[in-house]
Amino acid sequence: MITLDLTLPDTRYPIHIGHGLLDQVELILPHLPIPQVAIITNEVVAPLYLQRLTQQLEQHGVRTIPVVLPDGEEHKNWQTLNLIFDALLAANAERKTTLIALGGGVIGDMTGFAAACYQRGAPFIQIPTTLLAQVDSSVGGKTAINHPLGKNMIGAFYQPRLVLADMDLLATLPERELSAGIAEIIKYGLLGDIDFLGWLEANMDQLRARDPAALQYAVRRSCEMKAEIVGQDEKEQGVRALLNLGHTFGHAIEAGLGYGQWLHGEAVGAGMVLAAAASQALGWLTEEDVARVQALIAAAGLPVRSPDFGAAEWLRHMGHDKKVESGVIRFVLLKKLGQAVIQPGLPPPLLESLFHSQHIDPTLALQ
Ligand SMILES: NC(=O)c1ccc[n+]([C@@H]2O[C@H](COP(=O)([O-])OP(=O)(O)OC[C@H]3O[C@@H](n4cnc5c(N)ncnc54)[C@H](O)[C@@H]3O)[C@@H](O)[C@H]2O)c1
Ligand SMILES: O=C(O)C(=O)C[C@@H](O)[C@H](O)[C@H](O)COP(=O)(O)O
Ligand SMILES: [Zn+2]
Repeated sequence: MITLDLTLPDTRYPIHIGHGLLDQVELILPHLPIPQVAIITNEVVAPLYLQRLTQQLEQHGVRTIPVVLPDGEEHKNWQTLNLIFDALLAANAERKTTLIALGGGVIGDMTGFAAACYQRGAPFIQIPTTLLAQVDSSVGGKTAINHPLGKNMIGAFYQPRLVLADMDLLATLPERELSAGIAEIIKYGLLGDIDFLGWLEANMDQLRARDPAALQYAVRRSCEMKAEIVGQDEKEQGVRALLNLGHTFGHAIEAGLGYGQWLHGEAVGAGMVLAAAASQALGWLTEEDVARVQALIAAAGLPVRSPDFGAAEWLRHMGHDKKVESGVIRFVLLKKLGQAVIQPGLPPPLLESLFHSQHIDPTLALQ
């Protein structure tokens, strides 16, 4: 097991990465203020892993409240969040009852938000079960639900007390979800580590074949980078915004197509191609650089061309980005491969040509 540490001004917590961790309940017990937890999960993950976790906790005298939610991004909303509160109240959960997120990023984001709100703040633990959640969403304390008009628009910064990433749980993950997780891993290489980008190019086949050593290195390097960035800027006042590479475009794709049509990682993958193309238009990247980005994203099994919304619709969706300041969209672009920067605003003709370029798929036009 590898343990990383995320240190913030008000708290610090361990990120354990390894094999067989779901059965090591002794890693969880010291983080529970009272022997009472609510395990928030969904209809897909519950049959796979809920009983194993519940049994072990109960064997150690911990009372467990299971909360099984509907599965999918389309359920990351107020209605589902309320199901968590309904279940907590019905079971008399207390302020010191720990909420454990057992699932992917959707469960993690909703559980964290519920924990931030329940009795004005209950303890919370992340047990990420997707690659995406292990490399990104379980770390750093961004929690949220979606609004039909914009992704993750309602939420809070609220940190977990522990992240337990058991890589064995990835064995049951569908291939499409594995690729979605690789999108966020590629993001780290592009935004800040050119050597890691090279490693990803050399090891993509092993990653997709779930080679344990390759997966463990990718999860570890991603969490190291995320912990370092979040440690410098918990509330996204500066450098943390770089973790949004590909997301201004990607979130527009998710909301524009309807949540759940494209996976978050798929939208981020295509969004990173658009970010690279915009960087080329500014003279920062070469055509070869953009081709390299596109090839790596394609090699991960991700879409490289975005849907055709037309420039006006793109701008409407991107206008709900959380990085917008005084009406100006702040894009995360690439000064060079391995170095992301914030670019406040882009000339309308540049955006217009981007949204009519080869990086848009006209067969994915909305009716
Ligand atoms: N908070 C953050 O910093 C952050 C970072 C990145 C993404 N996100 C959010 O995370 C979400 C995407 O997360 P995701 O990709 O994990 O999607 P997800 O949570 O929807 O999980 C993907 C699918 O895999 C299933 N699943 C989960 N674990 C499984 C397992 N071990 N075996 C088999 N199936 C399993 C889920 O039930 C679901 O159907 C988005 O809502 C995104 O906005 C948040
Ligand atoms: O942790 C961050 O900061 C990120 O931006 C990570 C992203 O991968 C993640 O999708 C995040 O939820 C997007 O942030 P948002 O503030 O645009 O919702
Ligand atoms: Zn993301």
